[in-house]
Amino acid sequence: MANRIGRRILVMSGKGGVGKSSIAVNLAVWLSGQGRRVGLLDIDIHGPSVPKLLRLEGTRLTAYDEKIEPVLYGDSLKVMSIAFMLSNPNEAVIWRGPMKHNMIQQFCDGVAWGDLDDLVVDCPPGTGDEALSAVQVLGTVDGVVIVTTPQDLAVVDVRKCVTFCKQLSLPVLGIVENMSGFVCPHCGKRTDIFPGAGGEQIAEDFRVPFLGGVPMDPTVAQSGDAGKPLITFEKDSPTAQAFAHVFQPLLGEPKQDTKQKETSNMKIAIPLADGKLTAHFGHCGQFAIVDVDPQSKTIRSQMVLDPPPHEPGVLPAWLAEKGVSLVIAGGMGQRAQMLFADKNIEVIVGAPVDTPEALVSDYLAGALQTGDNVCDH
Ligand SMILES: Nc1ncnc2c1ncn2[C@@H]1O[C@H](COP(=O)(O)OP(=O)(O)OP(=O)(O)O)[C@@H](O)[C@H]1O
Repeated sequence: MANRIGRRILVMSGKGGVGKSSIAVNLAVWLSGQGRRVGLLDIDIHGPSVPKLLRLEGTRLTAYDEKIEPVLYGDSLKVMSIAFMLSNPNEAVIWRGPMKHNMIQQFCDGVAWGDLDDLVVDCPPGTGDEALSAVQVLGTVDGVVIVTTPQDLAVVDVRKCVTFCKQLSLPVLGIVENMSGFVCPHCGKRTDIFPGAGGEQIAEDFRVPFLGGVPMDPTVAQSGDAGKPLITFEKDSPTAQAFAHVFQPLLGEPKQDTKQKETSNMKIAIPLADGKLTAHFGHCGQFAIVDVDPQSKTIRSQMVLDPPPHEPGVLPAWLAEKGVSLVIAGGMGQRAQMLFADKNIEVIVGAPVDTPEALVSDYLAGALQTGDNVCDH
């Protein structure tokens, strides 16, 4: 029977040890507790912790009709992890890229998931090959949950995750701030351990939703060690409630980036030569900046500006300053696209040579035709 999977939700983090697996496991168990048919896929090849967190270590896999049967946790949660494939759980996985890709492919396509409402994927930390393989193999990703801790240093890692998602057009469902302050088990007083802007500020800066915080709580680690997710293990505790609060928005339709929700005002920039879009973004003489109302799908005004001298990073900063949130371009190099993503400016490449009015009208009508990224050098 072919797998039919409703939503594929990736749980990512910019670096290791921030509680990504704990969030993924509790999310899957919580969704399952809401009556949904859920699968939990652990592709953290170098540190698969899902079996331990659910006390499923040592489970032997079975196969039927050339498909691997997922392991059942409770009545209905279906689980698959690289750890089930290792004869020795202490074994280090030393595989080259293609082997990892094949393994992830096997997990996604070769597992008899059946009908699922949600597949929660616990990714390896970082934005490297494994995460990329997961996205490629899954085909469709309905949303990404990014887990971080509150300190300033984490901003860099979150930026990488958000940039990764934007480059691959993956909707960011939101940021979770784990280990968000320590609540004293004796007096209940909350102490912030990490100085820094915090997940909420980071989410605002990157214009993605903030899902909420989960405090640093020794029972999270204890429940993990006991193989019982906190969300059911101590379901009335403030920390379990914090988990539920974070997960609640993920129950319905995936949240869109807040940037996409800002619909009352939008500025679109188009690199110009002779009054029309130029394919050579890096050498354009002028920019059209078109102010639109996306709700009524109308152009409010348009101006043409001379950009500052072209240096890496200058144009994204200049356009961000002008309030631009979308660039429609012909060709643009990867590096420039990264720099725009850093400024939360979306880029559409491969647009045809045409006037700004025509391009923006097509964009607003959902009819903008794009081809190849013509000068991706
Ligand atoms: N909110 C929390 N309070 C206390 N301990 C926590 C919390 N969240 C996670 N932990 C503990 O931190 C450790 C790392 O958590 P976890 O394995 O979920 O992180 P990870 O980001 O998936 O790590 P990895 O990089 O290994 O994939 C575990 O021992 C876990 O029990």
